[in-house]
Amino acid sequence: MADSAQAQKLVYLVTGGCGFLGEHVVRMLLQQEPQLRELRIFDLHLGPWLEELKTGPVQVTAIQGDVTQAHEVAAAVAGAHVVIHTAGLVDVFGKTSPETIHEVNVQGTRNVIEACVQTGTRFLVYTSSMEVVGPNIKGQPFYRGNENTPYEAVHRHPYPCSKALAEQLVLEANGRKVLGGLPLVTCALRPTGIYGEGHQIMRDFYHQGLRLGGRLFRAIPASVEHGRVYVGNVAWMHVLVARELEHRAALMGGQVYFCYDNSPYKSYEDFNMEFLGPCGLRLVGTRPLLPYWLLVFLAALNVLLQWLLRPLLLYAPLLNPYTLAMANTTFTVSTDKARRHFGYEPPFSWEESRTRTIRWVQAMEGSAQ
Ligand SMILES: NC(=O)C1=CN([C@@H]2O[C@H](COP(=O)(O)OP(=O)(O)OC[C@H]3O[C@@H](n4cnc5c(N)ncnc54)[C@H](O)[C@@H]3O)[C@@H](O)[C@H]2O)C=CC1
Ligand SMILES: C[C@H](CCCC(C)(C)O)[C@H]1CC[C@H]2[C@@H]3[C@H](O)CC4=CC(=O)CC[C@]4(C)[C@H]3CC[C@]12C
Repeated sequence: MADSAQAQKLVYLVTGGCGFLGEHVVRMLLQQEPQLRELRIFDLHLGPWLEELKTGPVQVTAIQGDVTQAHEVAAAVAGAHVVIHTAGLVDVFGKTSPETIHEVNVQGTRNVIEACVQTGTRFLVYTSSMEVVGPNIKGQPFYRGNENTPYEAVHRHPYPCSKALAEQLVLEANGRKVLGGLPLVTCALRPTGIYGEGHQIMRDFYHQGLRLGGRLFRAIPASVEHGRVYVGNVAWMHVLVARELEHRAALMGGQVYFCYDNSPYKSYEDFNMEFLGPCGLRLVGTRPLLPYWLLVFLAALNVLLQWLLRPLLLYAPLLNPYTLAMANTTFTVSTDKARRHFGYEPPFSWEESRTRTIRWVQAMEGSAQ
C-alpha cells in the first residue's frame, strides 16, 4: 500500500474504535498513516472525543452501530480498503451472559468477514488475544513462549472460548474471494494483557487502593510472571500490519502474531505497582497475605453471591475462580515473529510507556480530588 499513486486514497474502518485499544489505534492511524483519506470509526458507543478529530485533514466518520447486526456492519465496511476489527466484549467478571459474549465476539466477527467478502474489502486485521492460547484450565505455565510453542490450549470460560473461535474464523477466511474476485488477506494479533492510558482494570485497582487507605494487599506470589504490553505499541502493530498486508500477503496472510514489547515480566500485582506506586499506593506484603485455599474459597463465594444477587444487582468483583487462575499462572511471551515478518519495533520504550501510564493515573488522581 506504499504506492504513491495511492497517497491519501485509503479508507480504513476501525470497529470498536472508541474502546481502550480502539481509541489508541484511531489516534495512531491519524498520526502515522499518510495514505489515509477517510477513517471510519464504528462502535456501539461513540465517544465525545471524536469531535476534535473531525477538524483534521482526514475525513473522520463516526458510525454508531452493532457488530451483531450484519446489515450495519456491511454498510460500514462498504468501500473500505482495510478493516481493523478490535470490537469485542472483554468480560471475565461475569457481567454479561456467555451467549452475549459469543454473539458479539464470534457472530460479530463472522459479520465483519462476510461484509468484507460481500463488499470487496481485501484486508482484515483482527485483534485476537493471548487468551486464545492460555492460560489453560489446568493452569499450566507458558514461559517465554512464541507462536510455535506447544501448549495445551483448552478453555471453558466464555471469553477465551469466543476469542479462539473468532480467531479461527478470521484465519480460515484468508484467501476467500471477495467481490471482484481478489483474495481476502487476514491476520490475527494476540496482545498479552494490555496496559496504558484508559485501562479500566488499572483504574479499578487504583480506586480500590484509595478506598483501602492507599494500600493494596498482595494476593499472588511475586514469582508468577505475566507478559504485559503497552497500548501504544499494540496500536502501532495494528497500523503496521494494516499497511504491510498487501505487499506481504503471501507471508502474513492467515498468520497469528503475539503483540509484545519490552515491558518487564512481573506478577500482575507487581507490574501494576510500577504505575500505582509512584501515585502513592503501597502493595502490602512480600508474600500473599491469604493462603491460596482461602482465595479459592472466596472466589467461589463470589460466584455464589453473583448468582444469588443477580435478580437485585450486578455483583462482579475482580476476584473469581477464572481471574484467580489467570493471575496465578505464569504466561510470558518471547518472540520476534512480528519483527521478522513486517519489521515491527515497539515505538514506545518501557520507560516511556511507564511514564505515560503514570501521568495518566496521576491525572485521574487530580480529577478525583
Ligand atoms: N484489554 C486487554 O488486555 C486485551 C484486549 N484484547 C482484545 O482487544 C480488543 C479491544 O479490547 P479493549 O479495548 O480492552 O476493550 P474495550 O471494552 O475498551 O473496547 C471494546 C470496544 O468494542 C465496542 N463494542 C462492544 N460490543 C460491541 C458491539 N456489539 N458492536 C460494536 N462495538 C462494540 C465497545 O463499545 C468498546 O468501545 C478486544 O477484541 C479484546 O478481546 C486482547 C488482548 C488483551
Ligand atoms: C483481574 C485479574 C487480576 C485480579 C487478581 C486478584 C483478584 C487476585 O487480585 C487479572 C489477572 C490477569 C488479567 C487478564 C490477562 O491480563 C489477560 C487478558 C487478556 C484479554 O484478552 C482480556 C483481559 C485479560 C483477560 C486480563 C483480565 C484481568 C486479569 C484476569
